[in-house]
Amino acid sequence: MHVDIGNALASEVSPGVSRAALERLDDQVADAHERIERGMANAEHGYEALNLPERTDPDEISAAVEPVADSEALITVGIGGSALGAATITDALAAESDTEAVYLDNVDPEWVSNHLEGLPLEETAINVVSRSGTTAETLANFLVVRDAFESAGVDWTERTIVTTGESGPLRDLANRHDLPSLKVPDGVPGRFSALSAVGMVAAAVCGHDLEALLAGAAAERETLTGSLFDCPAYAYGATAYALDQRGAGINAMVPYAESLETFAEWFAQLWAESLGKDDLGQTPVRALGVTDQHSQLQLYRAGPRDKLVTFVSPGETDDRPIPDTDVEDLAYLGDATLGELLEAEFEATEASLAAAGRPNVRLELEAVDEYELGGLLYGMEAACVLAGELYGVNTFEQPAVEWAKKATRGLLGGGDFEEADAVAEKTELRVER
Ligand SMILES: O=P(O)(O)OC[C@H]1O[C@](O)(CO)[C@@H](O)[C@@H]1O
Repeated sequence: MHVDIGNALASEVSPGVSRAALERLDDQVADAHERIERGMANAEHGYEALNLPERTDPDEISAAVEPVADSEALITVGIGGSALGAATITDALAAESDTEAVYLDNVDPEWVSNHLEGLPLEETAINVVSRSGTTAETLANFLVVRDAFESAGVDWTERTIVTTGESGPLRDLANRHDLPSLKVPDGVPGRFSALSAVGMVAAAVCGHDLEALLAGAAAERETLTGSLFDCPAYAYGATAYALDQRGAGINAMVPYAESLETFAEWFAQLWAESLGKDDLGQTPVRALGVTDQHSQLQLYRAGPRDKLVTFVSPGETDDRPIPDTDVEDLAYLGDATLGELLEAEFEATEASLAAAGRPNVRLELEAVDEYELGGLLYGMEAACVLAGELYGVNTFEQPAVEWAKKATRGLLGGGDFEEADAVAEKTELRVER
């Protein structure tokens, strides 16, 4: 991926970061890079994620999915990093696959039922993913999916792949039913695991090129030098951090391609769960170009000066001509294509924010293909690791999510948790119709 931070400079926008400030920050980037390199060399927890391009074995993944490769449909049962990385890849590349990829990463009963009712279960693979193997939503959805297969007379054990840790309920299930299973790599938090079996089993079932994904990630790995001026990932991580330090506490991720909409969701978990600690962190907003020009651009351009807008330019895409029209005011469209309209809107919106002095950064892909996607995923992960070093937070843990899990378990009779008691003590001020 390429990064253009020109519209983040203090000479152009406010809040902005001056070149001099970036040069001073580059000393911290160099120190952070040494820490990152040491962590990678020692396969330390979290930093190990940046070793995945050489750690992940695509042949092992392809072999595990062979019994269900090219299934008509695939249900991935997981949540957070155990679903979003895979969904980013298969949604981005969906046009290249004949497999319908469905992700059950919520326990909304109507939504789950609607998804299951529409699938040809006898031609559907089940991809269950959970690093801990104990995530309530994933286990609940797996039990529902298994029951649906059994009720339809389809042998789920013939169509299920499990990706989980060394131990836990899912590992036990895989062993008990001799299911094809893969291991979540040690030292890789879920939100950093897209380039492991966690994110790539779904891609393999859908027939995507795992080697190209890893090659793109490996190429991005090679750009990790000690300077933000030489490394796109560090340029992005350092600039986003510097802008947050100057008041841009919100980061709107705006890919200009429907195929990258899920990428914005994946980025939101990566950025929020890694950096949101010790009252620090930059709030990710999931958005989509051109669509959100007609919903959020007003706020981005004329609201509080508290946002960075990150544009993702998808590069080369298929195109479609706009037919000629006799509507005089729209005649200019008849000489263009939809792709040219999208590109013009992207450049116009980017310039619109700059003209209003609003910080924005451009991430550029050559195209939305496996190689570029691997580079984008890896680049954002490296950017996040760098930002975590600059913030001085523990990038790789997420202790704040545990309170609600305990409260949920207590509310469902899964044990005595003071968190569940606190739920009953809610202060109310109801305003009823
Ligand atoms: O892969 P698991 O263990 O099911 O966890 C799923 C997700 O839940 C979290 O632990 C947060 O609750 C994320 O960090 C993780 O990606």
